[in-house]
Amino acid sequence: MILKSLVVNLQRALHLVWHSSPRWTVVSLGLLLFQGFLPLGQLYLMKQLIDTLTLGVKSGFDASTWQTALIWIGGVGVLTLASDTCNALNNLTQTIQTQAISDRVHSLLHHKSIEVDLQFYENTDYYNTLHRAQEQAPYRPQMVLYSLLQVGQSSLSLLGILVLLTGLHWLVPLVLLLAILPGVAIRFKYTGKAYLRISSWTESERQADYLHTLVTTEPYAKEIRLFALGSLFHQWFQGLRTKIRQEKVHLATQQSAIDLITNGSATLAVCIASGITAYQMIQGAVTLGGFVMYYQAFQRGQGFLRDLLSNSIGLYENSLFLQDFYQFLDIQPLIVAPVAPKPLPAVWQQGICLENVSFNYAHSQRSVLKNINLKINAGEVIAIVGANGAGKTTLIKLLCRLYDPTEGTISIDGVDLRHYAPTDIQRQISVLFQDYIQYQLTVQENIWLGNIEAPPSTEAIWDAARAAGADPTIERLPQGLDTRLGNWFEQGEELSIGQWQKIALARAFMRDAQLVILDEPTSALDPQAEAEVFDRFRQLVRGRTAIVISHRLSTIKMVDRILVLSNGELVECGSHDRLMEQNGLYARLFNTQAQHYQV
Ligand SMILES: Nc1ncnc2c1ncn2[C@@H]1O[C@H](COP(=O)(O)OP(=O)(O)OP(=O)(O)O)[C@@H](O)[C@H]1O
Repeated sequence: MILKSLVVNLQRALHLVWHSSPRWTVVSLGLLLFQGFLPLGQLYLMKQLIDTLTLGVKSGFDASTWQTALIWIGGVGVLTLASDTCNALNNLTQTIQTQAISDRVHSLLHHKSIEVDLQFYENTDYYNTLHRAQEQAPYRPQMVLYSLLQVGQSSLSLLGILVLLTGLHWLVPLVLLLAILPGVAIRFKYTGKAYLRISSWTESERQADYLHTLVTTEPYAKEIRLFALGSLFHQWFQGLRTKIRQEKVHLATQQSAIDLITNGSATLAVCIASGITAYQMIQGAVTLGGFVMYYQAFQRGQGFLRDLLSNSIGLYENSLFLQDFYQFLDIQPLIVAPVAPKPLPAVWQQGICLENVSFNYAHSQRSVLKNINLKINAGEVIAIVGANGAGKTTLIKLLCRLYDPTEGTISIDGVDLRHYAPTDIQRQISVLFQDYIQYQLTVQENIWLGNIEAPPSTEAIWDAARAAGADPTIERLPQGLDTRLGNWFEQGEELSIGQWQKIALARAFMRDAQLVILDEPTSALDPQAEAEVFDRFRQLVRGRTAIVISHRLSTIKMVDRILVLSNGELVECGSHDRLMEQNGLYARLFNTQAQHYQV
């Protein structure tokens, strides 16, 4: 089982490496083969050189011996130069591959993050997996390739050396091989345990990252200063980091002890092999050149064994850490287009219908929406009101098909939303959420993002800006539409919250959608601006279906129908006048607000 997942993970890692930079992967492989045989050639040339010199010493100087010695010296030099060149090329190849792989990993992570359902973002496991994937994936695949190449290279070199050593005594290569077995077993076991330990810190690491963000970024700076929270958060951060550091030190200590055992056993094997060579030499079976060659062969053999061992463990370790990355990539979105999606009508005739719709968020047993039955006619303008947490935004999220109802159905023109492609539905909806985004981009981009399928026409952008009442704000900016907003980047202009909201509202007006949804669109606007937006609202959404959520009841009197939600239930529904006559929850809320305005 472990072996199977190891093989699968390695295959996927190699696939990733190959697709990130095929040419450089080929270069790496070529270098591997070449470098694998280099040590053997170097040893052979060294032996020939020493034997030639020994002969020269014995027989006195002669020109041909000198020439031969020069040839061997030249050969050693050429191979050493080749080895240096390979090392330099290896470094270059690795740098290029690392960059290419890192870019590809980010692109895969981004694609998956965009593809997954919203509900994954509400899940701690998702963030833990994403955190580990982000931490490990940019460099692990490259390490897999590197470890694999090193394993290949060390094996080739070791094989050559073992063949060479067989010439000395058949026991020697056997001793060398047996010596690594205990180390391999211990390291494999330890690596699996270490992975589990490291994975268990993820939550703490994320908490520490969160505290770091609180202390170092602008959105939190005001409150952190005014409530003097900086030192407290720093202390909490330190506490978490200290715990993680202690764990890391503990792991590193264990790792060093294990390294000592494995390297010790390899050194013992080399000592035994050296003893055998010395014995052979005293018996005259090995020349001086031969002794030097074998001695160096042991030393290098020991190095190759160490490399082989550490890289084999490295492969296993990398495959374990890549599991998280693959686990993340394997997440399957639940809200997907059906095999043969129905075409969404370009102009809705019947509108939206909710039948017995109930909903609870994943990981929560609580029903946020309870048995909602509702028909919203095409072209109707609806307002949803209700206390905080009543379920208003959740209802909107269901209409946008960011979630599917737990029970019941939602349909557009008589067809269940699940039979349309989600992208088709979302293309026909223009929505401004309460927690809209303040893009640190130019004004033009901020507004154009509401409809990127159309070219960024200045005229359309100004129209949207005027509709949202954002035009005076833009006119006052130094570069007008080209002004960058926010202060994260150079020459950015920060706006007030209300001004940001107007820009976001303009973005929502960019799209010529069938359904316009505004979730508290004017919560930060001054009364004048709010009144203007609502005065124009009917004209803006002309011929389209519109839903507006607002806590300021006086502003939504003009809608066709008002829905009142209470604890996830639709408790009242009708025009302002009718609901006032009914004298129920809506009338109570309205009168309470109205009282505050009376002097
Ligand atoms: N992502 C979520 N995961 C779990 N529960 C959620 C999530 N979002 C909202 N809830 C819960 O669902 C309930 C309804 O939330 P919702 O945002 O729909 O209320 P709302 O009526 O829009 O409130 P408000 O007026 O404060 O914006 C709340 O009790 C909230 O705790």
